[in-house]
Amino acid sequence: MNRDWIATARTLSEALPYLQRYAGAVVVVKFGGNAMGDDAAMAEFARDIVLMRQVGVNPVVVHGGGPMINDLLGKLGIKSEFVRGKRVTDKATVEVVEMVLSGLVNKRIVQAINDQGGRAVGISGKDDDLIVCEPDDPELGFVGRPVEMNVQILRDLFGAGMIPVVAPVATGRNENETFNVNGDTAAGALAGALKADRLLLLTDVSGVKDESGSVVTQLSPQEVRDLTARGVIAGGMIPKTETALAALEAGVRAVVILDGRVPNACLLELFTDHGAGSIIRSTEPRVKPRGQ
Ligand SMILES: Nc1ncnc2c1ncn2[C@@H]1O[C@H](COP(=O)(O)OP(=O)(O)O)[C@@H](O)[C@H]1O
Ligand SMILES: CC(=O)N[C@@H](CCC(=O)OP(=O)(O)O)C(=O)O
Repeated sequence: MNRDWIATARTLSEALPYLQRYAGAVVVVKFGGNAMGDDAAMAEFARDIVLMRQVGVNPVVVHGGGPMINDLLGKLGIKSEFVRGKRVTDKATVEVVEMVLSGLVNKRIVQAINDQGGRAVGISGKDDDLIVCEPDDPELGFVGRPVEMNVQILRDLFGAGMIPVVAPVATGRNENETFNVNGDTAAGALAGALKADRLLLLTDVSGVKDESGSVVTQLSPQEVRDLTARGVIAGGMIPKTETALAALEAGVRAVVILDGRVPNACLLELFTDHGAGSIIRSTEPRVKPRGQ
């Protein structure tokens, strides 16, 4: 008998307890711009999401698209800078952000999922007032801090067998306001409002690294705070870990930061003994060994 077939059958068999555990679960997946890669990688990600839905998980994809925003801003000659991992966003920038995120990036993911046989629907935080924001910090301009989440639209989409794909662009309390929301922040806010079973933050590193550059496979909120205070967690990792702590506080069971460029990263994390990346959680007992 071919060894590969035997290994495949064993992997499927090993997945049973996880398939049972996650049936009906809500899993919010943040797909970062740096994790997206080429069309083949996008198709592979889409396939994982469709498989999740097929086995009874309710996935919500919240995407980023920072590098794609940078490209268009560059072509338009608009300068852009980041403060603590968030883009300083003036009026011209927020228009480009909405165009790129709600348009190009959102529809690329929707199409990729549908091409794999899923039923994806692309929305932004503006649709049905899904994410209502207040200004995050005057220094950042039109960057939003989510203050109200109306997640019924997501539940309606789950009920209809659809996969929501959410662009992190939000509305405000006043008429005609548009806010740029960091993708991790948006994903965390939605995961918290849904009390999701898992929040997976897909990025371009294999997890949260310590001073020596090794990935820390399990972290408590206090360990995250210590690494941040020591400056080991920096740049784009700051919104991710801040999001993770806020999401746990809001009732998400666990947050995993993992490398979206690894083939089948989501499946590896959810449905195998192996796990992937760095898991951050408060008190939940360890349910499976975590290797690298
Ligand atoms: N302690 C750390 N561990 C891992 N990555 C870190 C750490 N501190 C800073 N980073 C940086 O954070 C980046 C991930 O954030 P970001 O580029 O915003 O990702 P994404 O576009 O996927 O949201 C990594 O590529 C890495 O350069
Ligand atoms: C406020 C803020 O920084 N918004 C982000 C939104 C996109 C994003 O989060 O993209 P990644 O996940 O690919 O980094 C931005 O303007 O780049």
